[in-house]
Amino acid sequence: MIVVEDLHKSFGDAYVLKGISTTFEKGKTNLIIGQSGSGKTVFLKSLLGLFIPDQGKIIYDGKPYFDMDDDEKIELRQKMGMVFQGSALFDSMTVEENVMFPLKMFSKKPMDEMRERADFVLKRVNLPDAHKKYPAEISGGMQKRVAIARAIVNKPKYLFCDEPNSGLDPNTAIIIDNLIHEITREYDITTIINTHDMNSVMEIGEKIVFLKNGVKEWEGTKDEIFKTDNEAVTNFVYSSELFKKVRQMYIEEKN
Ligand SMILES: Nc1ncnc2c1ncn2[C@@H]1O[C@H](COP(=O)(O)OP(=O)(O)OP(=O)(O)O)[C@@H](O)[C@H]1O
Repeated sequence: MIVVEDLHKSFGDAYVLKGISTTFEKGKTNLIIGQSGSGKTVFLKSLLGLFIPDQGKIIYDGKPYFDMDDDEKIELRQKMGMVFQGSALFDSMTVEENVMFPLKMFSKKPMDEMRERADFVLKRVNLPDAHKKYPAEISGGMQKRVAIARAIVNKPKYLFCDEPNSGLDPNTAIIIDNLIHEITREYDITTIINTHDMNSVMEIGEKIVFLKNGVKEWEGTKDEIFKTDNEAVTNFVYSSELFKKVRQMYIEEKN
């Protein structure tokens, strides 16, 4: 679980995060949504320890980041998995080498154990036969699966995903969303996903945090987002005619 208390972050005169407080529970897919420039990436990078907040607390399973010594911060970093936008695989490495990379960086396990673990996670993301292929030889959806396998190979407690569906067709995007959701539950991970994809919100939004101009404007579940009267949320989420109709039908069905 990650608890955020009154988080502030500025860059010079640009006041980006203006006192965000929220909780991300483990075993759940937590989504951060909001317009371009609302502060989602700065928030995610702050949770990853890549930006140091000016004020506020981030508490990882009971331990505030600022109370950790250097060794504890290194240990925390090793418990974090990351799926970057566009997969960010190493082109010159095979799929198996990509997945083994964090193990080689952070563990002193013998080679055959590392291979075994890479094999296990590749099977878990339904890629049993791609070990010796290079990223350029597989599809975008498969690359995303490799990125997920690499992110979970070190058994992370926290999984951060930045726009995991960018560049994928809608069907593949839903498969990837569901894979992240299943893995989150199965391994009891605290997963936080930065997304623009409204399908993801409706499919896997167990907790949704809506940012507007660096402030948490709204938070709730995918069911609550259908019912909310918050105008900023409805204008953002239901900007298309299709989503407006879906919302109307949902409300009528529930009444
Ligand atoms: N390193 C930085 N230095 C200065 N300003 C920054 C830095 N990173 C982000 N910002 C500013 O913070 C604001 C929020 O940016 P951020 O990237 O978090 O938005 P976002 O919600 O993730 O947008 P998008 O959906 O387009 O990725 C922007 O005005 C941006 O210019």
